[in-house]
Amino acid sequence: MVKISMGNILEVRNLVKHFKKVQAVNGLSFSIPQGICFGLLGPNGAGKTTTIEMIEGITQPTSGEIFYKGEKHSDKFKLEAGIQFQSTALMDYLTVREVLELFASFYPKPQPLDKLVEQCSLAEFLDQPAAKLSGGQRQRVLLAVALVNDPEIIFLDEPTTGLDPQSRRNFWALIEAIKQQGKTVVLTTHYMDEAEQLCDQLLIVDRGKIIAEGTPTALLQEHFQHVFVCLDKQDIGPQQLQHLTTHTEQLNGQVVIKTESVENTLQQLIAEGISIQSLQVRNPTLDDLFLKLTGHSLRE
Ligand SMILES: Nc1ncnc2c1ncn2[C@@H]1O[C@H](COP(=O)(O)OP(=O)(O)OP(=O)(O)O)[C@@H](O)[C@H]1O
Repeated sequence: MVKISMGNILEVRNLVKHFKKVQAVNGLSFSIPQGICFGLLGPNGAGKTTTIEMIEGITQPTSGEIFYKGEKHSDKFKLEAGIQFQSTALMDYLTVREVLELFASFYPKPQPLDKLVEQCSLAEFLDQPAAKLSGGQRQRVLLAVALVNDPEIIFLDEPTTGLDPQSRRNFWALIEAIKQQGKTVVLTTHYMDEAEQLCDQLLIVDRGKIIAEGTPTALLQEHFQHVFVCLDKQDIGPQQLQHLTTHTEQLNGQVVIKTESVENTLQQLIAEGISIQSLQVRNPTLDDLFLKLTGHSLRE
């Protein structure tokens, strides 16, 4: 008998998926507490989608176990989970209202249409052909489809990829509202600002294995004791750069100085006669963490 912690809605044990030549997922174990936004992050090909699809029951694991509310192969899961798909072919033929009515007909207790329309801000294009929508509108419809059964746990696989900044922020507000209702959200994303904004806990994977896990704040504290002091490259001559005792690197036209003491660095810069006109000080972000852990940026 496997012991499952009470507060976890989902537990994954030693999950493995091998395709013919590829070991996509290599023994992942993690748990997701009820009511949080859980972020699954990793570079391209890390195994995120494969992991999510095994949990959703779309892909059969090679080995490992998945427990939903403590039960394996739970019948409840199908009724209580909402999945936001990347697209649905039905959208090519139906209006938004028809898409929602069709999906609602699959469940015994669907949410009322008005509630979905309000929740996902669909009123202005409810009777339009779904094929004619903008990217942001389309994502809202796909979110509404995922919410049709009033799910307890909702899976969003890169929901804002390709959206403009304003649509992304609007979408974040919808996800925040879903979290407020106490629902558990499982999110994969390529955007670190999105993870920082929405996720309570992160699991970072690479080559099918966990490379870090924790809250965004704890992960940043664990991996960074320094801040970054940034200057325009043209403000520092090569000689002056050599004289600096702190660790420096050059990135996107900037000299980036890693330091545990901004004060000492400032004193050094001034002593070297370096102009601090362009100086910026910034804290490490999840992007920096990702670069440190995987050797490449998430957006590469
Ligand atoms: N059906 C399949 N057949 C063979 N290999 C597959 C299949 N699906 C995924 N893979 C491989 O498994 C690995 C993990 O893929 P997966 O799509 O899970 O990664 P991901 O982290 O979601 O990547 P991305 O961020 O690019 O979506 C990749 O090497 C991929 O090529």
